[in-house]
Parts: sequence; structure tokens; C-alpha cells
Amino acid sequence: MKIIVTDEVAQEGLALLQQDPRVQLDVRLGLKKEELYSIIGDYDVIITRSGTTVDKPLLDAATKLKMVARAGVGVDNVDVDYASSKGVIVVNAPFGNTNSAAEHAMALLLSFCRNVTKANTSLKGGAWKRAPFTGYELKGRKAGVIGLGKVGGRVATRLKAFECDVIACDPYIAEKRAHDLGVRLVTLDEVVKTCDIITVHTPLTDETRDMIGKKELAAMKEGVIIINAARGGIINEEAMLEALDSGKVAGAAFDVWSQEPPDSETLKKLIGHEKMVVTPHLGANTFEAQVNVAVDVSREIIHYLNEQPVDNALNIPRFDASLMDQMRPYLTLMNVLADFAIQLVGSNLNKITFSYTGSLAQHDCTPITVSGLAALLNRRVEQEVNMVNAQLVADRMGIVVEEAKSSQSEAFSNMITLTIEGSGEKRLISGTLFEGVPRVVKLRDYQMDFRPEEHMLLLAYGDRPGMIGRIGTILGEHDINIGSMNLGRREKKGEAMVILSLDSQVSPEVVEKVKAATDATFIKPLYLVTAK
Ligand SMILES: NC(=O)C1=CN([C@@H]2O[C@H](COP(=O)(O)OP(=O)(O)OC[C@H]3O[C@@H](n4cnc5c(N)ncnc54)[C@H](O)[C@@H]3O)[C@@H](O)[C@H]2O)C=CC1
Ligand SMILES: O=C(O)C(=O)COP(=O)(O)O
Repeated sequence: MKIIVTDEVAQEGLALLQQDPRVQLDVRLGLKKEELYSIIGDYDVIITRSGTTVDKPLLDAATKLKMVARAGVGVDNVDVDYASSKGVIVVNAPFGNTNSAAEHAMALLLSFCRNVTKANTSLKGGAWKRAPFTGYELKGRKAGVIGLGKVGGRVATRLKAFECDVIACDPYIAEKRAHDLGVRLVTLDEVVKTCDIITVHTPLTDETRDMIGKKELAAMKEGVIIINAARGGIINEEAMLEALDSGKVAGAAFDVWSQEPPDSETLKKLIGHEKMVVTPHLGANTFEAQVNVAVDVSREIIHYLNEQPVDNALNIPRFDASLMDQMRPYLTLMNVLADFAIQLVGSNLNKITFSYTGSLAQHDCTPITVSGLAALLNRRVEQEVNMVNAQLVADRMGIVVEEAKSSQSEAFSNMITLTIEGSGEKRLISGTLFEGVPRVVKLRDYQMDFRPEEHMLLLAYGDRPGMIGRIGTILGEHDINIGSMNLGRREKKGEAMVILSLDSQVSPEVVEKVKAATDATFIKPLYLVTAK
């Protein structure tokens, strides 16, 4: 696996990858866009921070790319949707720099309130002035946190430690979270109109871009203090500049900018403004946080290499961590069923239905469905299909994908049924887990019971005495050992569906001989990679 690192990432994390003999790691900092485009085609993984824009042109040039690993939280520099359409996994490190960012927001706020930056410059310049640097206390002030997620939550508790009256606005969190943090959850409007200090901690999205603009600034209290250590653009920078000039806002402290490095006139004026405390996106720049995020993304890459679940993939449906151990065997079952079924259907798939019965149906089964879909489509299209792009590929092919659930199960406590329809034919396979191991319990409308094995032979013929003997003789003559056999039939001497597990592969000539000897109406040797 070839990995390119394009932003500064802590060596402690990269060491995990460098020690792995399967990995070739190239640290290439400060590349120009064109240089990166010209070499990215060689790499399987790119490790970045906010300094690299992973956009459509880069992803198009990255023909071998499997993963974008963002050593930090924000992925607004990554075109996640486009990466998904190409089957490229996007992972981030959502926890490692939380504390660092929260402490930086507090550092910015305190620096502004106590004129630390100005007084520092003054004293270093040889002056001994005190009165011009008289500041504000946090105690007793009303502080509003917009976005009560990981960073916002930590900022809220720290503001409370400074004896602020803290309120927060976040329409997406449970009320319990605010309650547990001891923070009153209010509307954005209330934060805007009533707070002395406002600090934003949301991601930058279409919804949060310009969330604080001219109108909101006009509605704020005179002398409000504003902090942005989240993302440039959540607070409109032009409007901010005006509000600073007009005196409406006492001061602001920003770590992040809509353009990094900043180059526009507005940003130059904002950065130079005497009422602004500014830092060049340092929120995550602590030694601790950098080691954390580097180790986290490196571990994710190693998980991927080991074909283990990637915990923080942003574009792969996944189970709740608490359900993962319970659900993992069903992912295996689904992959085996998909592997089996896809070998039985012809071209032009029209519809695939994933049915879940029993207690399994109480859970969100999306990861199982998507994993099954990927396994099915992978056998049908050139492009590599994985859990990232399976649904998109199915949509593109016009295949209808449906999920059906019923908590009532006929015979098994849990069962998965895969129904594939295409070119006038319909194939159905049902499976369950027996002591954690996949078993097929239904094929078409035949009740069966067998364990899927690597080499199998499936055939249907009119049931009559002596058939099994004939099959056994032919296979024996060709030195193919039968491991097990299962027969399903609806009635005595009716059509029988027979599945044999074999110790080795059966050649087309042998298949023809068995077919002729049994007058099989259907015969198909199967090779199950997933059952190896
Ligand atoms: N300056 C820096 O170096 C760093 C910046 N960050 C940035 O800080 C921000 C927060 O990061 P985390 O707390 O880790 O993310 P998070 O995902 O844990 O929290 C974000 C919160 O914002 C809320 N939110 C989303 N839309 C909202 C809206 N319209 N109104 C109110 N709340 C809304 C979400 O519900 C969520 O609770 C992100 O933008 C992240 O990129 C994070 C780490 C370092
Ligand atoms: O993790 C985040 O969202 C950050 O803003 C940190 O960005 P950085 O890794 O320092 O470029």
C-alpha cells in the first residue's frame, strides 16, 4: 500500500505505518496542486489535514485511491460525496483534537478579554502601560455556545468553570446532553439576542455557512464578544468587519478563516483589526492532539489493510458500536448468501430485495444490506464496488434495492433472505446462523439445510432411486471427494434440489457427465470465496 502524507502529521502516528512492511509511506509536504495531481495516481491512501483540498480534480487524478484519511475532525476540505461515488473511503479522527480545540477557544476568549496580545506587544516594545489594557471578566457574563458537540460541550463546561451563565443552541442534540452539561438549550435567536459572549462550534455546512451575518450581528447586544475556532465562513467575515468598525461588537477572536492562508482584502482588514485576536488555525495544534489524531488515522489505515472494520469512516454505513459484535456474524452470512446467489442469476439484474426476519429486524440492518449489495455488484461490474459506493452503483445501473423486515420468523430466530430478480428469473436464498456459523436454509422454495463451503455443486433433477449413487460414482471416478450432501424436495419423486460440498473443484466435463447421468434440469458448480 502506497501512502502519501500531504500535511504535517505527527511522527508518532506515522511510525505505526512505517513499521508495517506492507506500507510505503511518502511524506510530501508543501506540494503545489499540479505536482500533487501528477503523482497522486500512484497512491492508495492520502493522509491530510485542513491544508490539502481533496476535490473532484484531485480525486479524478487519484485512480488507485482507496482512502482519504483526515488527521482531524473537519472534512469540509474533502468532497466526500464525490469520493463516495468513486468508492473511496473517507475517514477522520473525530475525537483526538477535541480538547485542544476547546482549550484554544478559551485561550482566544481570555486573550481578548484581558488584552494579552496587545499588552504582550507593548511590554516587549519597552513600554510599561497598564490602563489601556484594562479588560473584562468572564464571571457573571452570559455566554452562548452554538453547536454543543464535542468541542462545544467542552467549551460550555469551561465557561461554567469561569462562572458564566451558559446557554446553547444545537437543534440536533438530545436535550439530555444539554441537561447533563448543565446548559440550557435555547434557539439561535435567543443566543444572538441575549448573550455577552458568543462562540461557534458547528461544522461548516450549507446550513451553517453565514449563520452569523449582518442580520444576526445587528440583533446582538452592544459590546458582544465573538469567538470562532470552528470554521471560517460560519460567521460572515464582511459583516464581522462592519460590526467591529461600528462598535457594535466589542471584539472578536478567530482561529479559522474562509480562505486559508487568507489573502482577500476583507480578511487582511479583519486580521489587522485592533479589536481582533487572531491565530492561524491553531486549534488542533497541541502536541497531545497531533499525536492522538495521527495515531487514530494510522490505526484506521491498518484496520483497512487487515480487512477489519474502519471505525470512523464517514461514508460507510455502520452499526452502533454496542451492536457491532452481535451483528458481525450476520455480515458474514450476508456475504456468503450474496456470493452464492449471484452465481445463480443471469444478466440484467432488475431488483434485489433484502429481507430480515426475527429479532434481527428490530435493528437498523442497512450495513448488512449495503455489504450484501456490494458483494453482489462486485461480481458484475468492472469498477470496484464496496460499502461506500454500492448504493450509488446500483442506482446508476437502475437496480431497485429494497429492504423488508418482519419480526415474526417462520422457523428460525433470525433469518436473512436475498431475492434477486432479473431477465424473467427470480432467485431466492435464505440463511441463518447456527452457533454463529452461516447455514443456507432455503433455496428457491426448497427447504434445505447446509453449510456453504468453498466448492459446491448444485443441481435439480426428477427424483428417482439411484441418482445419488450415479453422482457419487462419477465424482469418485474423477477423484472428487464429497464432503456433504443435502437434498430438498417438495414431494416424493418430485423435483429434487441437491447441493454437494466438494473437497475440490469440479471441471466442466464432470459437470456435463453428472448432468447427463441425472437428466438434471439445472446444474451449476459454485465457488464461494467467502466460505474459504
Ligand atoms: N480550530 C481547529 O483547529 C479545530 C476546529 N474544529 C472544528 O470545530 C467544529 C466542531 O467540532 P466537533 O465539536 O468535533 O464536531 P461535532 O460534530 O462533535 O459537533 C458539532 C455540533 O454542531 C451541531 N450543529 C450542526 N449544525 C448546527 C446548526 N445549524 N446549529 C447549531 N448547531 C449545529 C451538531 O449537532 C453538533 O452537535 C467543527 O467545525 C470542527 O471542524 C475541530 C477541531 C479543531
Ligand atoms: O480537526 C479540525 O477540524 C481542525 O480544524 C484541525 O485542522 P488541522 O488538522 O489543524 O488542519
